[in-house]
Amino acid sequence: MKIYTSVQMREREQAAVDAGSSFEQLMENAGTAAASDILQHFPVPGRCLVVCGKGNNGGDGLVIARCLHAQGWQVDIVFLLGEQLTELAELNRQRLPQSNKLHIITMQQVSRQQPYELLIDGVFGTGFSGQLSDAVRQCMVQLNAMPGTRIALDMPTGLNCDTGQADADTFRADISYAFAAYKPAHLLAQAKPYCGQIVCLDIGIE
Ligand SMILES: NC(=O)C1=CN([C@@H]2O[C@H](COP(=O)(O)OP(=O)(O)OC[C@H]3O[C@@H](n4cnc5c(N)ncnc54)[C@H](O)[C@@H]3O)[C@@H](O)[C@H]2O)[C@@H](O)CC1
Ligand SMILES: [K+]
Repeated sequence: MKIYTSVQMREREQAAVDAGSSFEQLMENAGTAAASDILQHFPVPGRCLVVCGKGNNGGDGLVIARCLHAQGWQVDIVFLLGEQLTELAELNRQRLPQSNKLHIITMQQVSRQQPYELLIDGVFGTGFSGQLSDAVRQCMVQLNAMPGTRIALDMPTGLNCDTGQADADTFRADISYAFAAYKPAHLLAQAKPYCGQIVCLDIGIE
């Protein structure tokens, strides 16, 4: 079992790029690996909400949004922290299709939608430290109260991947996809209620 801290993840990511991969490819690998596992468990297209932050965790979410849409899912996307994204996340935003089955909405609009089968958290991953802002905390409270299967990308938002320190309103995932390796927090007893089932996915990083 591989366990990498956030710093080790960045080092391993750089090593994969030095060996011939690219940051873009690693994000694509992460998103498509998660989407493929999701589609195995949920083969019938339904409705999915993807909540993205500004970082690469959100970029993974955007790859998944594209993959699920391509398989017939109705996808709603929220940019919780505004639309000034990292370069890679922006690239994947531009790859989203124009479609009446894919909408950019706000969290205020979410409550007015029909229920979602899947709620995907791409707000913060290994880049998170410190405290949740009020806006993110409110969003997590809302998501945690909604019906549907909750899926965390890499880490549930609110959980520090290195220390396991968790905000009381951390996203409560049913499934967490750990990209490339488990992070220290995935293995701590205190983090269990937030991570749900943890699935480690190969994304082309040693
Ligand atoms: N490192 C790797 O090898 C890979 C990373 N990927 C994804 O990228 C994620 C990491 O992406 P990023 O480094 O862009 O970071 P995140 O997307 O986790 O977070 C975004 C940014 O939020 C800011 N932030 C941190 N704490 C905050 C707080 N308390 N309040 C407000 N803002 C805060 C930081 O500036 C951080 O860069 C991983 O979890 C994973 O999902 C994958 O796409 C592919 C491979
Ligand atoms: K997340």
